[in-house]
Formats: sequence, structure tokens, C-alpha cells
Amino acid sequence: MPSRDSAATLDPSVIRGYLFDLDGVLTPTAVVHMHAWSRLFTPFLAARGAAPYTDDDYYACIDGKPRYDGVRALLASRGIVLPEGDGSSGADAASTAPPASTAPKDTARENTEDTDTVRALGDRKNALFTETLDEEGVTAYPGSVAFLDAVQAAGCRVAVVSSSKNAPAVLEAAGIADRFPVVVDGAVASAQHLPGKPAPDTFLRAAELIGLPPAACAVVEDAESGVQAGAAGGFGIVIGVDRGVGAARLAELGAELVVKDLADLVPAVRGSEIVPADAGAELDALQGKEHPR
Ligand SMILES: O=P(O)(O)OC[C@H]1O[C@@H](O)[C@H](O)[C@@H](O)[C@@H]1O
Repeated sequence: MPSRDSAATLDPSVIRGYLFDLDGVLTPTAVVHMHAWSRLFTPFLAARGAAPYTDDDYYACIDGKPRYDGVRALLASRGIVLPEGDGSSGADAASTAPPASTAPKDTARENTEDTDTVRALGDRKNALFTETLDEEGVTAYPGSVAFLDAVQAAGCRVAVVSSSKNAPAVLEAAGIADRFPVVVDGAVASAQHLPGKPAPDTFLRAAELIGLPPAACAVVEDAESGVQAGAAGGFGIVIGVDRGVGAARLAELGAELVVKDLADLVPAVRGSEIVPADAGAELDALQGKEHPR
């Protein structure tokens, strides 16, 4: 069940746009990313005698962030310093980490092999991710597609805001690319020098591109970093989708409404067919009374 009166919060005359995260919100690809990161870091950390890699590491350090930011955050959690590697001047590199030139190079050399750089690790993980995507394909969450149908039928504008540079390929593979005229993905962020989540900039850019003020937009997110980005951007509402982080944690970080399946919110978007989250509002709706907002 939604955690607050969704009838009051998803009025399409108030919330006129939806900024959807992709991996874990529209498609089950958060799990594909998660497995690829685990396949990368489990042997890597074991070989260094560091604490084993767990799913909690993914949620806390990597989930929702641009590729190399995730690598840096995980390495930092184990006190490992690696050089950036080739091509480290892009927005991915700049968004949260200090420039490579400020890294203590002697320490980095002691801790690394030739191929172990932030870039090389991120790129190895990407090869694992694309391999699985190519082999297995992807199907969008039915409940998310139902919600997308409902908000578009209500006249709301939509965009995808993903840290992933694979977002266009995932949208194509899931057959929903043509639903989104605006996609602010990892490549767009990098080209436009937008800092990645948990900074709000990519969501703010998407709101601008669909022609709405942030206050008229909902951010829909499953990741800690994504909910933080939504909470920091002055958006109309942040909707958390609990795919493993936990409803309490998403709420603590700023999600005002948390669901397990976006299908739960379809009635809240359909005006007169509202199924309010609390009994009082439900009675009011049945009696044709306006529920106080
Ligand atoms: O490496 P990519 O495909 O550009 O994706 C970057 C990040 O994109 C996010 O959407 C995922 O939650 C992360 O797991 C992933 O690391």
C-alpha cells in the first residue's frame, strides 16, 4: 500500500510531469547491474584480502550513481586507492571525485596491478552488464508500464533520468524507447558536464527539457542516491519504489510516497477512480466529497 494519501498527491493538474529512473524503476535491470558489480568486485576484493563484497555495498555505494563514481565509492569504502586510468577527464570522473592528479600516486601504485584503475574496473563491469543484457534481454515491469500508461493518459509529460550510459539500449530492448521523448542518461550528463546522482542536476535538466518547473514534476526512484537527488531538487514529490533498499530507508532519505509496485498508484492518477490510501478519504470519495489536500 502507498505510505501516504496518494489521492492527494498525484492530482494530474498539480503533478504534470514524471521523471522516471530506469534501472529498477521501469526495468528490472538494477538486478543485472547488481550481479555484474558483484562479479567484478567479489574476486577483486578477495584477491586484496579486503572485506567481502555484499549486496549492501551495492545499495550504499553504487546503486544509481554514474559508473566510475560507483567504482570510487566502493574502493573508498575499503580504503583502496587506484589511479583513474585513461580518459578520466569526463563528467563521470569529475562529478564526485577529486581529479586523478590529486590522488596519492605512490600509494596507488603499491595497491594496484597494471590493469586495475577506476576506468578499467568500470569498463570490465560494463562488459559483464552488456553481455547479460544481450543474452537475456529485458522486459519492463508490468506495473510500471501500467503506471506509465495512466500518467500519459492523464496528459502528464514523461522523461527518463538514468545515470546509465546503457539507458537507450535498455529502453530499446524493453520496447519502451518510443514512450520517452526526453532521456537524460549517463552519456548526456557526461557531455553536458552535469554532476550525477545524488546531485539533482540531471533531474532538473529533464524537467527543463519537458518544459515544466520542478515543483510540477514527480521524481520516481528506487536507489538511495536517486531519492537523495530528488529530495535535493525541489520537486513536487519524490516517489520511492522499494526494490530492495527498504521503504524506511527511502522515506528517511526523502521519498514522500513509497510503493513496492507502481501499479499501486494507478488509481491515484485516475481522478474519479481514486482509491485513496486511507479509509476516511475513501469514504469521502464514495460520497463524492472533496478530500482535503
Ligand atoms: O555503467 P552504466 O551502464 O553507465 O550505469 C551506471 C549506473 O547506472 C545506474 O542506473 C545503476 O543503478 C548502477 O548500477 C550503474 O552502475
